[in-house]
Amino acid sequence: MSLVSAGGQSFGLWRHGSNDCKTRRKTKSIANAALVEARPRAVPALRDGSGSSSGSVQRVLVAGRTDDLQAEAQAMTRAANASVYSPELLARKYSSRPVQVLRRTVEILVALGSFALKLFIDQRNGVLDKNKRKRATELRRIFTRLGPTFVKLGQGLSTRPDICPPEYLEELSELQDALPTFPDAEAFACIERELGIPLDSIFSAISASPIAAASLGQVYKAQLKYSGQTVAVKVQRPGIEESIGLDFYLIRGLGIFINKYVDIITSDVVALIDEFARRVYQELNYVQEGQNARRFKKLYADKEDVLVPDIFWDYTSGKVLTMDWVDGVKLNEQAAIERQGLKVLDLVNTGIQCSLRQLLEYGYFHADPHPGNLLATPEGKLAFLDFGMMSETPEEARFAIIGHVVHMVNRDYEAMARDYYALDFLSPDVDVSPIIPALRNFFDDALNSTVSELNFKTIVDGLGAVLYQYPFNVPAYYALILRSLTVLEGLALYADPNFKVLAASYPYFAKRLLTDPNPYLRDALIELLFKDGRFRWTRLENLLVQGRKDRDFSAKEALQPVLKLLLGPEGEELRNLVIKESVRVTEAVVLGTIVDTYNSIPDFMRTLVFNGNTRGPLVMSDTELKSMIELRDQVFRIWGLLRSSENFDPTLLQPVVQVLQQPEGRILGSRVVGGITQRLAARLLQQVLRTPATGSASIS
Ligand SMILES: Nc1ncnc2c1ncn2[C@@H]1O[C@H](COP(=O)(O)OP(=O)(O)OP(=O)(O)O)[C@@H](O)[C@H]1O
Repeated sequence: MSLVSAGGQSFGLWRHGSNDCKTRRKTKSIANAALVEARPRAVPALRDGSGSSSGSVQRVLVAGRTDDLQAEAQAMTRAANASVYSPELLARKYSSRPVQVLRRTVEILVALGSFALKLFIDQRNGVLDKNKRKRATELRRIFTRLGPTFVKLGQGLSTRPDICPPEYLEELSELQDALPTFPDAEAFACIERELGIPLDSIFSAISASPIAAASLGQVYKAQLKYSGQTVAVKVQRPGIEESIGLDFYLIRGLGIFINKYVDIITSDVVALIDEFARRVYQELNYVQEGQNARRFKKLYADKEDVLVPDIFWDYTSGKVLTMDWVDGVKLNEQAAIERQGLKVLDLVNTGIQCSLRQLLEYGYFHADPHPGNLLATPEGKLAFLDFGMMSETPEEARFAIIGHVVHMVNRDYEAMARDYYALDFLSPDVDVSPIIPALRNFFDDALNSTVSELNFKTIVDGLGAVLYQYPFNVPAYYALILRSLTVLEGLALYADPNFKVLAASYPYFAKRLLTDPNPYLRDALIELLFKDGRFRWTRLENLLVQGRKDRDFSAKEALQPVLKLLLGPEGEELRNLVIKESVRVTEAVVLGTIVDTYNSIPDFMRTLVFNGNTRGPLVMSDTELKSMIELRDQVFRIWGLLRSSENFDPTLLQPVVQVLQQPEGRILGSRVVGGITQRLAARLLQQVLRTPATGSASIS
C-alpha cells in the first residue's frame, strides 16, 4: 500500500479532514506542543548518540518513562468519555425509540429465524448431522451480514466447545476481518476530532485507504511527522457504539425471556450476555488496548524472538490507536514467509512457547491469536498484534491445567475427572463418576500411541465431545486457551502435517514439573514418577530429555522441590519410596559392576578363578539380570544428562548430602544400607547354595 504525502502544500488529502481552517491553525500550536513531548522511543535514539555516560543514559531512561506516563495519562483523559456497558442506560435509551428497535428486530429475526427453520426441517428429515457443516457455513455468513455485534458473538462462540459442536467451532473461528470498510474521509475526520490536531501535524504521510478492515475498526499505515517513524493507525468504525448498543439491548431482551420461560436452559443467560457485552465494550476503548499491549510487552517481549509494537500515546485516544508499524507477513501466508528464508515451524514454536508462558506462568494472555494477529518479521521474530481481547487464568487453574496434562499422560481418568473441580468446570456437588468411563472411552483410543504423538485438536475435539454431554460449565479463559493452541497447531499443520503441538509443548511442561516449587506441581511430579510404590526411571529420563529442550531449563533447579520435600515433615511416604528405590539402584550398580568385571575376565581365567563354572557370577534369571542392567544404565544415563547440562552444578546434590547428615537422613542412610545389605546377603546366600535357577544368566 503506497503512502500519500500528508505534509506538502499540493496535497489533496486534507479535503477529507477538518474543513475549518481557523480551527486547524488553532490546533496546530497544540500539535506542535504535543509533538515536543511525543517521544515514546527517545531512549534508543540517545543510545545511538555520542556515547553518553551510563548515569546520563539512566537519567534519560527515567525521563523517557516519565514522558511516556504523562502521555499515557493524557490519552486516558482523551478516552475519559469512552462508553461503558450499562444495560440500564441502554434500556432507557431504546425504550423511547420503538421504530429503530422494531426495524433491527425484524432484520435479526428474519436472518436467524430462517436459519432456525432450516435446522428444524433438517431435524424432521433426519439430516441434522449430515448438514452440520453446511449450516455452520450459513451461520457464519449470517453473522457477517448482521454486523459487528454478531461477528463478535460468532468469534466468542467459536471458543466454546461446551456450546457448539466442532463443525460450528471451525466455521465461526473464520470470522475475522470480514467486514466492509468505511469511508476514509470519516476515518481521517475521526483522527482529527479525537486527537484535536490536524492530520498534517501528526503524519507526513498516510495510506489513502485502509490496509485492513476488521470487526471494530480499520487500520492505516502512516509516517509520523516529528520522527519519520512508520506507524499503524487503527480507527474505530463510526457509530459502532450505537449499533452494538441496540443489538445488545435486543439480545439481552431475549436473554430475559429465556431466563423466565425456557426451563431447559439452567444457566443465567442474561449474566452471560452482560459479561460478553462488557468485554466487547472494553475492546472499544483503544487506550485500554494500548495498556494491554504495554503490559503484554513487559511480560513477554523479553525474549528476542517476540515483538510487540510500542504505543504512541500522544496519538492515541478511545477511538484512535497509533503504534509501531510491524513489517511482516501473516503467519498463514507460508509461501511468503519461506521466500524470506524463514521457517514457519520456528515461528509457530516461538508462538507455542510464548503462549505457554502466557497461559501457565503469568496467566495474562492474548485471547485472540488468529493468523491475522500474528506476523513473521523479516528478522524472524513473531509479532503479536491486536490486544483488544485479553484474558487471565486464575493461579489455581494454571497449576490445575499442568496437573491435568500429567494425569492425561498417566491415563489417570479418576484424577482427570476430579481436576474438573479444580479447573472450575464442575460445581463440587456434581458427581464425576459417569464422566470417568466417557474419558476412558475417548482417551484409551486416542492415546494408544504416546501423548506427544497426539494431535492437539483431536484432544480438544474429544474433550469437547465429552464436555458437551455432561453438565460442564467451561470458564471463558479455558476455552480461549484451547483456541490459542488450536490456532497455532492449525498453522503448523500447514507447514508440516506431522507437527504435534503437545510434543512441542512438552519440554515446557517437563521443565515446570522438574523445577517449580509450587506444592501442587511438586506433588504432580511425585505422582508422575512413582507408581504403585515403584520409581519410574524412564519417566524421569524422559522428563530430563524433554526439559533440557526448554530454553529456560536449569539443571541445578531440577528435582530440587522433591529433594526438599524429602527432608520435610510431610515427606515420610516419599522417604519410604526413596529408601526402597535406593536399595534397588545400589544393588543394580553393585551387581552390575560384578557382572561387568566377570565379563572382562578372559575365558581361561574365568575357568581358573571360578573353578570351571562358566554359568556366570550370579544366579539370576535372564529377565531379572536384563532389567537390573537396564536400571543401572538408565540411572547412569540420567546422571549423565544432568552432568552434561550447561549449568550443572555439583552443589545440586547438596540437599541429598544434607539429608544424609541430618538425624532423619542418617536414619534414612542406615535404612538404605540396611536394605542393601539384606538384599546382597540374600544374593550371596543364593550364590553359595547355587540354587539351580531356570534359565540362569549367560553374561556376554
Ligand atoms: N502495528 C501494526 N503493524 C502492521 N499491521 C497492523 C498493525 N496493527 C494492525 N495491523 C493490521 O490490521 C489488521 C487488523 O488489526 P486488529 O486486529 O488490531 O483490528 P481489530 O479491529 O481489533 O480486529 P479484530 O476483528 O480481530 O478484533 C491486522 O490483522 C493487521 O493486518
